[in-house]
Amino acid sequence: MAKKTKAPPPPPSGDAAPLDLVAVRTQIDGIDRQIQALIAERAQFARQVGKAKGKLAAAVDYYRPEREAMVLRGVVDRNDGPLADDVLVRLFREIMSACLAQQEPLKIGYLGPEGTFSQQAVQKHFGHSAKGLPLASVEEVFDEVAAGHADFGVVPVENSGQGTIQSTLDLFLTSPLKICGEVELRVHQYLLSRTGHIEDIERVYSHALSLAQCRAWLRQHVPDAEKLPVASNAEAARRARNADDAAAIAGENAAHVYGLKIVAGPIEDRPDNTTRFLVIGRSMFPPSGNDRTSLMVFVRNQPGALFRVLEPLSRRGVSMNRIESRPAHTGLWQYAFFIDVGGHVTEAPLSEALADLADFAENVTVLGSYPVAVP
Ligand SMILES: O=C(O)C(=O)C[C@]1(C(=O)O)C=C[C@@H](O)C=C1
Repeated sequence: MAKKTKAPPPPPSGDAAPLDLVAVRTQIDGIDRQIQALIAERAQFARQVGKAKGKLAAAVDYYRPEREAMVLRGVVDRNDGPLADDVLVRLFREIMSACLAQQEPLKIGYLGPEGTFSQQAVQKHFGHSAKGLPLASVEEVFDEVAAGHADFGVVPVENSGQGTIQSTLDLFLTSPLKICGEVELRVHQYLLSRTGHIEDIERVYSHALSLAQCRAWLRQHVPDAEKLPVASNAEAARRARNADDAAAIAGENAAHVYGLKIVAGPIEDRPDNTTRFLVIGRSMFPPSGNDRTSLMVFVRNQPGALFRVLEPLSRRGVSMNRIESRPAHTGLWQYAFFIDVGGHVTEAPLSEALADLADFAENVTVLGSYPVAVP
């Protein structure tokens, strides 16, 4: 696709000439008026699309993740700068979020309390017009979505440095829910405390995964402090708020939410630290043109079983991103394979590979086909 071929527009004034601030601001005011009028017009059209979908039961019925992914990819393809792709994507997500909320805001369950990275993932994917529903555990997120109290849930599944979050994967073994999307979030960790002084710190609270992401930093800077895992980073911040000798590792957000000072940060050992979240819902959506499918495959415990699962995928030219085996809880030494592949379940070659796979596997569950994360 042709991209980034146009030269960026020239700046409003040369380096040497003094900037006519009043004139430039007049230009900006004019552009803002146009942007505002266009956003209003867009919102009217989105409302029309909503009406065309008929009198539906709830906000969730108006939501079209595949269409949103296409819109955002278009934004990235058209971007000639000077703003970065992820900045423009954020702005357009907010516009769509607001357009959708005209019907009724989506309710999104996440591992709370407020200030967690899960909340950041919700806001990144659904925008600020969606209503976040902080819940006590990832299991509760599954339960509330299944019960229809939340439209979707956002749950962490994988960290670039720590690998799979197996407790999340295991919930799919018994859940009827579907994966409707994925969110990748750069995770920056901060050491937060009430006093802001590192020498006061005798205990550091955080989620076990966050403690692991900062292990080397902690060893170097607070070697004698006790490291205490708790249910979430926000819970850690809540505890740090109550004692001068305690600190929390959490996102920068949590400092504002819980009134803590930043002692140090970012302190994650790997600068590319990224967590992948899944969006879970009650139904599947059509293809977006660049999709991923998550499968859960049960096979009899026999020689060559894994090879026979992967062979049809390879033969049909389906790309595989990830495979993970977990105890299936169906019998001793029985395993389920969690496999992420490229493509949508309704489209070839994946649909053909799955037909082949069904001949051999005891059970193949399509956990979901969903748009590949947009930055
Ligand atoms: O295209 C649609 O189906 C719409 O409802 C419009 C729109 C948008 O603002 O672009 C809004 C919400 C949907 O999730 C997808 C797209």
